[in-house]
Amino acid sequence: MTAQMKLGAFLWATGHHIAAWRHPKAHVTAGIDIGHYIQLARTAEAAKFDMIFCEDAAGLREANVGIASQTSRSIGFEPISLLSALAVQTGRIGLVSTASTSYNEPYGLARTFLSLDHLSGGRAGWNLVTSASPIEAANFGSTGLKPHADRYERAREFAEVVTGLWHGKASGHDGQSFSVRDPLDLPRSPQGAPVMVQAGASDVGRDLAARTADVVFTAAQTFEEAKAFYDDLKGRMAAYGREPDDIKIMPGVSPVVAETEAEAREKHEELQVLIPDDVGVALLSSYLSISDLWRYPIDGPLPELPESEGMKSRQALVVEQSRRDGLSIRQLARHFAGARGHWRIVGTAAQVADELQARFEGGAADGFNVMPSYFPGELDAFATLVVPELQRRGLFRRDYEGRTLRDHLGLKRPV
Ligand SMILES: Cc1cc2nc3c(=O)[nH]c(=O)nc-3n(C[C@H](O)[C@H](O)[C@H](O)COP(=O)(O)O)c2cc1C
Repeated sequence: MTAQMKLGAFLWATGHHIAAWRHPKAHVTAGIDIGHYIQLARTAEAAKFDMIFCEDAAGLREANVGIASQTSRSIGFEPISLLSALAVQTGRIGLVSTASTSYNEPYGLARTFLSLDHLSGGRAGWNLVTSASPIEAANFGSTGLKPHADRYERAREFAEVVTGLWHGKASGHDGQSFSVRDPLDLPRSPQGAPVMVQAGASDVGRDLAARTADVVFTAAQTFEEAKAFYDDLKGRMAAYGREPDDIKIMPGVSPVVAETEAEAREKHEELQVLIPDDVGVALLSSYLSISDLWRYPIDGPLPELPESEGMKSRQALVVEQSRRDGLSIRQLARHFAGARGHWRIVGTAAQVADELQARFEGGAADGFNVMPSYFPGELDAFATLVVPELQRRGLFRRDYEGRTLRDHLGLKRPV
């Protein structure tokens, strides 16, 4: 049998395009409409996606981006509560939520995810993030973001404690940042342990993933970037006694798909013209960790920047693209605002499938985290146009092979 790719459905309120909330078909209060999420979850499950994926930040997203976009984009359910509701509305699809190691304690987090895992019959996953926004820090009694290295050191110990608890370790943990005496008040997970996802791409982020992750979510614009990341990460695993196949690398992709290429281009342009320049520049500033980008001429090049203490990997991606394509601030802002730094494909189902197939078979991805531009329209388009095309090519399942998220992803059950 041909190897098959893994697919995540990354859900987010009105959609992943920064101007999705301004689209004529937008459902502006989608973020707090459980009916909306149930519909999306059912669409993704009917299309046999491996998992639903939710991002998170304990604070307002992109605070400078303008109040209107904040309210429609960042007001929404806390994701683990949302996934608990979706667990009883679905039967097979995996349920992955982001949660931060900087603003939680391992005992509580291990317990919450193991609980979601039990109530969904072994379908839960935790996307470990270290958080990179000073806005969240201010909500947790801190005046600023802790240094990148410190956040990752805490994350390493945090992950160790959580996996220890999931594996039923009874002995206490007394470490640098955490002290935990008892095991959890829950039995072992139906899938051995919830799935560990990781989304940090700096050197130390990749090491943490190589050591602990089952799935890695990442952002790459070009085939070469995706391939380099893939080879580097898989190459780091042997040092931790792991096989390359023990991690599934799933870059984000934001397709705009239609019956004809012209129609897809039209749909894409319809969204692009809705991005106000100040919103695009504010989002770009947050990726670059620079507060005064607006001072520079918008049609000029990026200024020289100090290295970020926030998202090092996203800053590098933007700088690399600006050098490679000689883009102005306005062009970069529009480019990155569209898919929030992720890969975009605009075209027919066959064209989208060609691109995904090339990265999958070229050894640059084990699957993709699909980030529809707006909901429900673009998830529906992917499910009805692209998924059948991938199935015809033997590149994606026609039905679930097992019951747990580990089964779907083809991951070993931890002993
Ligand atoms: C693809 C991707 C997705 C991420 N998703 C989130 C998220 O949902 N919430 C969050 O707080 N941080 C998120 N992060 C931030 C990371 O956890 C991390 O704090 C940040 O990327 C800095 O680490 P790095 O330099 O290793 O990438 C994400 C990072 C990447 C690369």
